[in-house]
Amino acid sequence: MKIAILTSGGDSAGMNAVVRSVVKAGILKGCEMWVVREGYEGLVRGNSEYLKATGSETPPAIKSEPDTVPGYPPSILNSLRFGDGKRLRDGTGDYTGGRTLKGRYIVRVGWDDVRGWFSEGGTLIGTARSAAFRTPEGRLSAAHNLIKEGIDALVVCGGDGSLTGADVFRAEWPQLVEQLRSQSQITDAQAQAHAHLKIVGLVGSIDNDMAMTDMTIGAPTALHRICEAIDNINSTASSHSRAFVLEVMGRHCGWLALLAGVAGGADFIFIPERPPKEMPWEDEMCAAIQDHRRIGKRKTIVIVAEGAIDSELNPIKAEYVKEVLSERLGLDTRVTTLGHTQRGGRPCAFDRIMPTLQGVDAVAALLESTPETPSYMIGIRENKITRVPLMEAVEMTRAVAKAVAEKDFEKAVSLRDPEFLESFEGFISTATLAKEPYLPKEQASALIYTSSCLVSV
Ligand SMILES: Nc1ncnc2c1ncn2[C@@H]1O[C@H](COP(=O)(O)OP(=O)(O)O)[C@@H](O)[C@H]1O
Ligand SMILES: O=P(O)(O)OC[C@H]1O[C@](O)(COP(=O)(O)O)[C@@H](O)[C@@H]1O
Repeated sequence: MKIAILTSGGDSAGMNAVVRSVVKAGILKGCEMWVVREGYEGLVRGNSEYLKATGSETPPAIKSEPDTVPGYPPSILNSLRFGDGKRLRDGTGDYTGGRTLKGRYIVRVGWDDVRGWFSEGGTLIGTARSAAFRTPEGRLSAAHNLIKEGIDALVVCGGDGSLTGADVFRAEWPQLVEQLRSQSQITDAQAQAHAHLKIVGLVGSIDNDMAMTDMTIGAPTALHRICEAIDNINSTASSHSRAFVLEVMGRHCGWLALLAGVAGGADFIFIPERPPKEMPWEDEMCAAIQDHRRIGKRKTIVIVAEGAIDSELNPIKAEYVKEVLSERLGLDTRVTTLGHTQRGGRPCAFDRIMPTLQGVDAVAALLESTPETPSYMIGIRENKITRVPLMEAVEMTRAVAKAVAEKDFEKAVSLRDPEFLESFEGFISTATLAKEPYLPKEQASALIYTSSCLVSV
């Protein structure tokens, strides 16, 4: 089998571990392994720019290596020795012997090419948001390019958008092949050999916004980064008795903001799935923060997810929250936008282990797949690597966005993993002064006052 892997959408820590794992696992199963550079954009462009520039369809063959190493069958050895370990890594795209990768987006790789990739941040094969792949013409070109290289199977590592794209591509594949055949862009034999596209998805996104998996690749690292940032901010906030409004990523999903609230001890959080119930929400936030200040808290941390909204779907922005805290409560307030520091950098251990295990399973899923089996998304549930139908996971993820758009926030939260609601309740119980149904406000405050020290809630 010839398997190609691409990374798409927003990059995330752990994507390189996926590529490394898929390439190595594939080679050891006797597959020929390829990477597609720059996500779907590379698939759409293929290798025709290279052909135009050099007049050659493929780069000259790589210098042959000795074909015997004790313990390795020659078939594996050939794949192991295919790469030179450098050509994808250096930004110039320099290929062995001065040949260039420029204009070549679909590239065969070997064991050496991905060595040591588990600890590298971002994605070394590049990613993109491709407008062209959203069009039928773009996807036709993508199909043509895959068939030209003889690729049978595709591994896509990306967020919900990328996996939606994968699902669209898979569903359209038979028509695309037929169109290419009827336009004589491919032969009947090619059309027959590529009648089915085997596809598998792995979820690479810091947002942890995909349904039917407990964790997405890159989310744990991003959460660690946010926690470190909160720890750093806590000390300076405490010194000055200031308030800080932290904006964290998450366009449609509040997982990062919520878990950062739990792990970092925020006073108030704003997430898209569960806006403040009271309107105007400014009153609710100010009351909560005033309560905390009243019992002696010197600092205030408010976390705002990038996509936070109120119950009328109006965006809640960090700068506005700052104004409210300054004007209504007189707090000396600063805004910190963590931005792309959350996305880049070295993956934490879990973002090396999980993608490695998922990559191995992705190859197994492709090798076991038949025209009758669905395309799978490899996820993780209760610490076990899982396979779920890609289409179902995509649909369920879309259902959350729909529920939010319809202001059905209970449904939106219920469609997230059970852990989401538990975390929300955990946040309420530990980061805010207990309110009903736990304890009436006065009792809760009294309880805290009677303890020998002031409790930092
Ligand atoms: N409905 C779709 N049809 C075809 N391609 C899509 C679709 N949605 C997303 N894609 C492709 O996936 C890419 C990445 O999606 P995006 O939502 O930007 O990131 P992410 O995968 O991180 O959520 C898009 O730029 C586009 O090429
Ligand atoms: O800077 P970019 O690439 O435009 O992306 C910003 C977005 O990417 C993310 O980090 C990840 O989102 P995706 O998983 O959809 O790519 C979002 O949290 C953020 O809104």
